[in-house]
Amino acid sequence: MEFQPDFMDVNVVPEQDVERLELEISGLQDEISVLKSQQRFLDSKRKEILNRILDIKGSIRVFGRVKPLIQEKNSQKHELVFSEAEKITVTSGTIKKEFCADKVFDQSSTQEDVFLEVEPILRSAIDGHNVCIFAYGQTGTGKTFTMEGTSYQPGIVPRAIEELFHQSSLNKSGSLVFSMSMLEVYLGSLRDLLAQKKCVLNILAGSNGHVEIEGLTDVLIPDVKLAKRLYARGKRARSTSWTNVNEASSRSHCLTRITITRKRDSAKGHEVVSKLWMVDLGGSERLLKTGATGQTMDEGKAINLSLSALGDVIAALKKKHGHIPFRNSKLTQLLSDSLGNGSKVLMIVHISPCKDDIGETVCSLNFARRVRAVESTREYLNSEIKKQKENAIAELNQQIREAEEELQKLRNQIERTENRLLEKKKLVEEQKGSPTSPLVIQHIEVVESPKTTERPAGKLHCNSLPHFMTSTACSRLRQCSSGEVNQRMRKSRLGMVHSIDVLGSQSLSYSDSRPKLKPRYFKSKLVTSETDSTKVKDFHCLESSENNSYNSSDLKPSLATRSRRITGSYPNFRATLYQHRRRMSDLT
Ligand SMILES: Nc1ncnc2c1ncn2[C@@H]1O[C@H](COP(=O)(O)OP(=O)(O)OP(=O)(O)O)[C@@H](O)[C@H]1O
Repeated sequence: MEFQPDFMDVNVVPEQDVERLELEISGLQDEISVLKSQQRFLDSKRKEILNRILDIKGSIRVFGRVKPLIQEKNSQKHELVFSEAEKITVTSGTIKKEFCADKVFDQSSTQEDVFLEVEPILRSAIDGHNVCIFAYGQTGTGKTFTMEGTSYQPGIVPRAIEELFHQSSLNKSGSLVFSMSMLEVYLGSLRDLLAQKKCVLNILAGSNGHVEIEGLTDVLIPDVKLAKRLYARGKRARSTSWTNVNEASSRSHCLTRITITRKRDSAKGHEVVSKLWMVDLGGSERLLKTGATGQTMDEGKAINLSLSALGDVIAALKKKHGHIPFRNSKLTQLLSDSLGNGSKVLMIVHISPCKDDIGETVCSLNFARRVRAVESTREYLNSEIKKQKENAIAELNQQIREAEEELQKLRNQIERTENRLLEKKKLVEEQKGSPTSPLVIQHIEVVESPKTTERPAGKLHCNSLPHFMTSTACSRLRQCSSGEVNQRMRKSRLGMVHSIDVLGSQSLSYSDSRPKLKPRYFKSKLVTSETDSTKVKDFHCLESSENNSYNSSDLKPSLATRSRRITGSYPNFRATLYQHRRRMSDLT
């Protein structure tokens, strides 16, 4: 029977097959570009619907959150505040006051409940709108709890970071880039919370209303881990102090900014940049109650002044006044491009249910009413309008769900097609003889690494072989005598020029020896022996001794495996590999 080593079954495809593959590649590329334009269309439709939902809900919304009665001795106290889905009622003696909010989180609500309502606004930030989320309220009512949370009950900021990266991972084209800054407004001046050294920050406003903060540290955040580490660093740098009301009271407004850059059309290089501000405001407080004196009193005054300026700005925006008093405080100057003009604002007003805090609670709810800029009771009573709004939102939500499902299907289809494209490209590369496949590279290392044993680790030196791998006069003679076998091989492999060149000079003794050259062993030995020539000697001795224990019929399956792995159509490499192997057989 004619001897035909399995490693001759190389996957070399005739030229017309390469052409066919290239045609398929161009077809797949066209398919991907059609799918991507469908994706863009659906995505803009989804954005439009989301924007309509947020417009119906209101681009400035006010939520209420009632702090649970923790460690309160008198459980009667909380009866003063009664909360419903969209209404908070405060009763004190004969006085009864009602306040309406867009949503009320009662004492039993969790961080998840809060985030669920915040999430759509984050999508809006990814879509290119500037977004501000504020936590407002009296000292100790849970603003920091809502924004930061704890490690077991993370708040809005850590959840938002995760959500942004989650959304980015869905968008496999990697067109979303995030960066993070943190600063505080303390006693009317700005302080960079991520800077190593103290530095001066200036607010610069462009003619288009765009705000830049000169000197502010802005760190690119490639992943959730780094973003959370930075956030933790910023939190530690924040100014806090002890007050009568809160052991670690925040004495400033803490602002976390995530800048989202989205490549709208990578071909044209258009970018959409939006800002997501998450602001833990300083506590609104009556200075007497907090026992503030000196510095703490100044801090309290500064906080109250800027809170009042913020209330004025939001109320003016809500009422669509011509003049918006942004310049009245540093806080409002900073946020001037993120409060009006298509921006989305969410204010979470925190209140305490305790009797002792009734004065602050009423003040906070008055603030909420002012920024909502609507006659709460009247709106609440108009259930007809409310119902219409709810129906419209439910319908739009359904449309969003459908668009998102479609988008997911498209994403999967794009991914599948891109994988197919990659496979075809790889095939073409292999057929054309490009040494880019990892397998081929691995073998190049294997063959050449003996040379590296004399050199510093980590360096590969091509085109030179160690002495023991070069042919001897005796082996060259033997090579000639094996000409007959080579001839038969040549006939059986017409058209596969490189393979035949290699195989043509194989001797039978070589092919017997090959199966034991297990790639795994082969590689590990040589990789670990880069600087140790004795190990290389071990290596080829082992090869030689193992050769003796096999006959050619045992070897076929592994030969096939081996041959498939070396058909990387890289002729020089194959010739080199051949020389090396033949020398191995010479040693037996
Ligand atoms: N909803 C809540 N569930 C559980 N614990 C809460 C909640 N709200 C607040 N707390 C707890 O109450 C305490 C005070 O809350 P926090 O520090 O968040 O108040 P604050 O409004 O940020 O105060 P300040 O303005 O002084 O910084 C914290 O120990 C916090 O964990």
